Amino acid sequence: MEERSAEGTDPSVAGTASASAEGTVIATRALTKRFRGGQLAVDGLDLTVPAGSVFGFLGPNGSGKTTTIRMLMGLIEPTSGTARVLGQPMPRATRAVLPHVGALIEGPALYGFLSGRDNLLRYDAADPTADPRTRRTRVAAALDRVGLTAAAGKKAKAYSLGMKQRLGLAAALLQPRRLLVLDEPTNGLDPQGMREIRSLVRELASDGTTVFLSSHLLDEIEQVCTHAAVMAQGRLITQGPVAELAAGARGRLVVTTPDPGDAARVLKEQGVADLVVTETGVSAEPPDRELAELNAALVTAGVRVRGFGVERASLEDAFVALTGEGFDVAG
Ligand SMILES: Nc1ncnc2c1ncn2[C@@H]1O[C@H](COP(=O)(O)OP(=O)(O)OP(=O)(O)O)[C@@H](O)[C@H]1O
Repeated sequence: MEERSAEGTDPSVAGTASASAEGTVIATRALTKRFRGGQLAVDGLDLTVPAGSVFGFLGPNGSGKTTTIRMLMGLIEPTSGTARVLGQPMPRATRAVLPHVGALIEGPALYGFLSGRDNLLRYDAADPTADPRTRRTRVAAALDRVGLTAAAGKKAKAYSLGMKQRLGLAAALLQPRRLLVLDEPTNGLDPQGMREIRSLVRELASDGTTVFLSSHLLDEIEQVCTHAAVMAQGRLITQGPVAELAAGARGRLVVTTPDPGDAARVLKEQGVADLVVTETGVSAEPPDRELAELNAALVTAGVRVRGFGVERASLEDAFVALTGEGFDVAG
């Protein structure tokens, strides 16, 4: 007999607003995973994912994203700490919670010899709660949702990687979901495939589904997400609305000039730090002084200034400011 928690693991609970922390879809407290070999993959994680957000879970390879997702989905037990998904404790409430969650983790498991449509029919048939009488309609709607109607009759092995990812998303969307969890959904895709998945994620989110997606690509998070958490070496560095995270960091002073060498020399004389010379100019840490004076010094020294100003900080600037390291985008 399955043990029931005092908090209740009734499937109906996950579908109502009686979730303990209303408005929060994922909440972890001091969530920690140490693997048997001693590797501390996730270290005291406090994550708060607001309902309705597109939440980017950002970190370099090996920073603990997949391990966290596996704990959230009840696939592995935390060493310590707690995780709640849709207000329910995981992994205890896995069976009650997962029907409300669409997940795409480590690429979809597809049968190459079956068509896209037949793959979805199989998926749907494997769901004991899915009514067989409405199966074809459900599958057609999911295919339409991800733009695969025209290719529905093709064998899945003939699909591009992007189409396979979209088919995996269609499988996750056969039932209405309150939460979508996507582990590196654009990994390995070409730019066109990436654009397709990103616009699909935005569309899904506009219907009110909370989307939690992991990525090691900063610009992807900036383009798609409303909120983000940044991980490094198993620890949470920061989390919050993307606009606020980037605003917390200082931007860069950017001087556009055909004389970058001279510009750099003058700026250095003026005490400006962290100079980076490029073909089109110089960037630097913005100094705490009147910028007009700096511009005047450049012009007085004969530097031809085409552009001068402080660029808005990116999430990358925030990451560098918080960790003191560059963001490793390898992989
Ligand atoms: N089953 C395991 N046994 C031992 N160590 C593991 C295991 N799974 C992951 N790790 C280690 O835990 C750390 C975090 O890995 P994890 O896969 O969670 O990172 P990630 O941010 O998802 O990176 P990636 O994008 O490369 O998957 C890594 O150092 C990894 O080697």
